[in-house]
Amino acid sequence: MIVNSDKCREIDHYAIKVLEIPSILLMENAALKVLKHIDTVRFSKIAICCGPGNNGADGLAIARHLVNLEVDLRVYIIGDINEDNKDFMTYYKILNNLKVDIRTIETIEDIENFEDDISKYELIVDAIFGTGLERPVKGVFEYIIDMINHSKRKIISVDVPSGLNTQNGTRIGSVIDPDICVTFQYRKPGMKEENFSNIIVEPISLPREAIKKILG
Ligand SMILES: NC(=O)C1=CN([C@@H]2O[C@H](COP(=O)(O)OP(=O)(O)OC[C@H]3O[C@@H](n4cnc5c(N)ncnc54)[C@H](O)[C@@H]3O)[C@@H](O)[C@H]2O)[C@@H](O)CC1
Ligand SMILES: [K+]
Repeated sequence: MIVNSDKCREIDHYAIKVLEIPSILLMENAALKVLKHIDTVRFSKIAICCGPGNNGADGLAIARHLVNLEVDLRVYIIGDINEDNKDFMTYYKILNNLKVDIRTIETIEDIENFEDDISKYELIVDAIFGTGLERPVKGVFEYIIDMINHSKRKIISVDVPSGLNTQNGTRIGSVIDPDICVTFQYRKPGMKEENFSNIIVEPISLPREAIKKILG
């Protein structure tokens, strides 16, 4: 089953608003399903790159679990922190309280350090964009995505390889080329079976009731 980003949003919305499932509960499920595919014995130096939305919040949720493991962890937040995103802010506060190494990437010099810095990590978690990407990435996001792709690090994408347009499956501009992508609940456009063997579909407890209601 392939579900585009408009339908994903409608299903999320129905589950959260009508069935009253707290979105942070879905995020915790999402984080644990990505962690299932991270071997922290093999990869003990991990950098998580978070965008400004719920995909980024998933990345922060993953960080919250990794803090309890023997992992050299750094979190990068790219773009302005949106204080209105309550789930993002919940995780952001927890990670600050736990004194996690969090760096924000806003200016050109932040980007210069980034390329050097990520070469020290073994695994990059791509939580920059998910199904909310609305236009080809530009500026800081484009630089960061290109640097991650050129970093020769192992890359795992959260839900969507950042930069892929999951409304129509197009790959215009820079797109993360991950070793694996753990996508939530169903494949999205641009993730067809035949050309993406590195996609792993993991349910995150979105109820069948919500999926049936929206997809019929
Ligand atoms: N809603 C929910 O309850 C859940 C959402 N989930 C996560 O939420 C993701 C979708 O989150 P969002 O809808 O917040 O969007 P994203 O986190 O994919 O994108 C972040 C924000 O970036 C901005 N943006 C879009 N295109 C851009 C561009 N080209 N350059 C710069 N900024 C751009 C938009 O304002 C967008 O809201 C899913 O992919 C999944 O990872 C999961 O946690 C499952 C539960
Ligand atoms: K992503």
